[in-house]
Amino acid sequence: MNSAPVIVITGTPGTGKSTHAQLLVDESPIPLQHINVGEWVKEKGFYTEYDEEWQSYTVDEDKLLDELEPIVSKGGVILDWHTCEAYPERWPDLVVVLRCDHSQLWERLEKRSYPLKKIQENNEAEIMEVVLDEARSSYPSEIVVELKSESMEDLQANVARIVEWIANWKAQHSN
Ligand SMILES: Nc1ncnc2c1ncn2[C@@H]1O[C@H](COP(=O)(O)OP(=O)(O)O)[C@@H](O)[C@H]1O
Repeated sequence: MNSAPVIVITGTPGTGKSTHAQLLVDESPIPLQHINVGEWVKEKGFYTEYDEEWQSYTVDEDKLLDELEPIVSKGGVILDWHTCEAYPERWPDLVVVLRCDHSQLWERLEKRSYPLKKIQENNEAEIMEVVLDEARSSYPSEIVVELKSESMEDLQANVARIVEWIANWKAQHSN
C-alpha cells in the first residue's frame, strides 16, 4: 500500500493546474512530486508528431504510461495535465478538475501567445465541460472534484481543501 496518495489535477489549459500543483507541493503534509505531464511529453519525446499550426503534440501514450507507471505506483505524485482519461482507472486517489469562466480563460491563453484557433478550441472545450466529462466517465464519481479557479481566493481555498483531503487520506491509511 502506498504511503502517499496519487492526485490528478486536470482541466482545460490555463485553468490553473500548475499554479495549484506548485502551491500544493509547498503546503502538503506529505511530500509530493509534481509531474507536469505536458512538459514531460515534450522533454522526453513521448510524442509521434508535432503540429506546427496548432502548436500541439500527438502523444505516444504507451511510452508515457510506461514511464509514469513505476513512479505513480509508489504514490506521492501530482499528475498535472489537461487530459486525464489516458491513465489507468486504478491510478488516482483524487481527481481535481479545475474550471474557469471562459472570458477570463481567454485572457489567460492570449497571454501565452497561442494561435487564435487554439484559444478558441480551448475556450469551447471549457464551455462544453470536455475535461469534466472525461474525468466523470473515466473515474468513480466519489473521487472526482470540480473546483473553480478564477481568483487567488479560489486558489488558496482549493489548496487548503486538498491539503485537508490529504490529511484525511493519511489518517485513513496509517498502520
Ligand atoms: N485561481 C487563479 N486565480 C487567478 N489567476 C490564476 C488562477 N489560477 C491560475 N491563474 C493564472 O492563470 C495562468 C495559467 O495558470 P497555469 O497554472 O499555468 O494553468 P495550467 O497549468 O492549467 O495551464 C497563470 O498566469 C496563473 O497565474
